[in-house]
Amino acid sequence: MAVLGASGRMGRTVVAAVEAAPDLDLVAVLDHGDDVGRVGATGARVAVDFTVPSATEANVRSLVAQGVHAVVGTTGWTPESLGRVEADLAARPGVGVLVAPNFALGAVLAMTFAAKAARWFESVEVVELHHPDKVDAPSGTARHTAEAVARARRAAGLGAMPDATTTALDGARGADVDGVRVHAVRLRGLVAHEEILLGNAGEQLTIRHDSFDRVSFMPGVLHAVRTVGDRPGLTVGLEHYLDL
Ligand SMILES: NC(=O)C1=CN([C@@H]2O[C@H](COP(=O)(O)OP(=O)(O)OC[C@H]3O[C@@H](n4cnc5c(N)ncnc54)[C@H](O)[C@@H]3O)[C@@H](O)[C@H]2O)C=CC1
Ligand SMILES: O=C(O)C1=N[C@H](C(=O)O)C[C@H](O)C1
Repeated sequence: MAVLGASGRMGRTVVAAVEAAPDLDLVAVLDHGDDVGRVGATGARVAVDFTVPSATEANVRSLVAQGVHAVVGTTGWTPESLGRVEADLAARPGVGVLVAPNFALGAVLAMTFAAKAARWFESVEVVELHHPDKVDAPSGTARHTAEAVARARRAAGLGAMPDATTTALDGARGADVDGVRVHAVRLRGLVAHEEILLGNAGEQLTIRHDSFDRVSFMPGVLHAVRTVGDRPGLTVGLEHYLDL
């Protein structure tokens, strides 16, 4: 297998996890400036991409063109960029691509629980908290969470959430993701954390997940590496690989 973004925080952790896995063979490590077009020639069947939002789509499309399965943790995907990968995959029927905003099993469960709970609460807001070296906000996980909450609310026939705000400083109410407010905190010392706050009159449910160390993402990454070849086409979200 191959790792793209191998010099980065996640890439280094993935390289160590793959080297420690007796059933996986690391044949290529690439970072900025290396030619992704050579991955197939190294014999890699699967490539993991933890790079940057501006590079990941081109990387994945090149991998698909080479017939290499892709496990993608990089954030910044849009419906349009996912659509282009899906179109490429139509011409490569055996190839699998997983784009997952979070590989930590607890984070995936937290998102799933939040979506399940969402229809029973009048208000839902998402707070994500990360290290200050993160380049994108809100996090891919928070966007994915908010979208799942919004889908669940729509399916239950719920309308807009109560919010009497008429005067606010720019940003004070966070970003609007599909009608769900998402707040991003950047703080030295943090790794990756998320809270989903669900409120009703007289009660609150808080669902919180903390990644204290990047090793938390590795069981999900390795599970995806081992199974992406059995799941052709595009999958968005690790929850689909966990039968959640
Ligand atoms: N899905 C998940 O579970 C997780 C996702 N992430 C996401 O993964 C991405 C990377 O995060 P970090 O490792 O913290 O960032 P980082 O900045 O430490 O690493 C990114 C690496 O990609 C390299 N790079 C840039 N352009 C490249 C290209 N065209 N080809 C190959 N390598 C290239 C950089 O030189 C750098 O070494 C971010 O989008 C982050 O949000 C981070 C943690 C968990
Ligand atoms: O940049 C990070 O660190 C993380 N990025 C992902 C995201 O944007 O959701 C996953 C995790 O939160 C860590």
